[in-house]
Amino acid sequence: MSVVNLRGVTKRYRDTLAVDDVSFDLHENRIHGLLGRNGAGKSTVMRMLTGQEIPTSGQVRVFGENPYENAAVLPRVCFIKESQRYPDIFLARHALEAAAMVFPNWDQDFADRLVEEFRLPVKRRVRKLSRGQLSSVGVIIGLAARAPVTLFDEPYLGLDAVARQAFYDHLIADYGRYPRTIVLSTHLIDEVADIIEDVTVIDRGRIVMDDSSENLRSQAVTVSGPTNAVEQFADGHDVLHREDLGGFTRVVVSGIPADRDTASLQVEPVSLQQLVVRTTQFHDAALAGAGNGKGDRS
Ligand SMILES: Nc1ncnc2c1ncn2[C@@H]1O[C@H](COP(=O)(O)OP(=O)(O)OP(=O)(O)O)[C@@H](O)[C@H]1O
Repeated sequence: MSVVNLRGVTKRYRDTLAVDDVSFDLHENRIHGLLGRNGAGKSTVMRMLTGQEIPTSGQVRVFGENPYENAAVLPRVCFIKESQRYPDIFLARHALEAAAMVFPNWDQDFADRLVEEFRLPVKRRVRKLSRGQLSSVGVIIGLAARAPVTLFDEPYLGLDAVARQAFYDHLIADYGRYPRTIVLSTHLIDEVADIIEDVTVIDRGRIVMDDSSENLRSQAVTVSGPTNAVEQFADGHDVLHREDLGGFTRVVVSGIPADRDTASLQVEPVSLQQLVVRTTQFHDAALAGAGNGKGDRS
C-alpha cells in the first residue's frame, strides 16, 4: 500500500522548473532513498509532500489527503532538514520539547538515550551548537518522533562517521520494531545502500529511476574484457557508461541480469552508487544530445 502519491507534480519558481511532471509513490513501511545531484529537485519534492510548498500543478496526496495546512496529516509527518531554523532563545532541549508536543508517537526514553549517545548539550542555545550537534538535534527528533512518514533531507551531513553510523544503526533497529515509511535524501549513497529498500532518483526535476533496490541491482552489470566481446555482449542494451583502454573495454549496461555469465568476459554487479551516477550521466547525455540540455530549467 502506498502512503504518499505524487501525480504529474510540477513546481516552478519564476523561470526555474524545479520539479517537472513527477509521479511516484512511497510505499508503507519501507525505507526509500530519494537521490539525485545538487539542484535536482529533491528538497522541493519533500517540501511539497510535507505541506510546506504548493505544487504549481499536479496532485500530492499523503494518507490520501492534500497535506497543505492539513491538521489530520501533518502530525503524522516528520520532516528533518539540515536548514531547520529555531527561535534564537531556544536551548537544544526546547527543540526536543517542542517536537514531543507535536508528534503523538514521541518516545521520551528513546530521545533521552539518543541525547546521551550523541552527546548533545541540551542546555546550550541552539544557535551556539556546532554543525554536528545541530545535526544531532534533527536526527534525535526524526527518530524519537516515530512519525508514520519520516523524511530526512541530508540532516546528518554535519555528523562525524561514528555518529552517522550510530544514526543508521538506530534507524534500522527502531524501524524493525516500529515499521514506518522513511525517506532518506543523501549524497552518501554508499553509506545507505544497504538500508534503502526503494530508490527514486530525480534529475533536473524529472524521475530517472524508481524501483526497489533489489530490482535495480539485478538489472545492471559491469562487463569488462576484449572490446569486441564486450560490444557483442552489450548489443541492444543501454550502455550507461563506457571506458576503453587499448583493446580492453569496460561498460556499465542496464537490462542484463547480474547472473548472466560468459567465459571471456568479467561480469560484476554494479553498486547502487555507480548505478545512480551512471544512469544520471546517461540521461544527461541523452538530454544534451536531444538539444534539451538545461532547457527552461534555469
Ligand atoms: N524558493 C526557491 N526559489 C527559486 N528557486 C528555487 C527555490 N527552491 C529551489 N529552487 C531551485 O529549484 C531547483 C531544485 O532545488 P532543490 O533544493 O529541490 O534541489 P535538491 O535536489 O534538494 O538539491 P541539493 O542536493 O543541492 O540540496 C534548484 O535549481 C534550485 O535553485
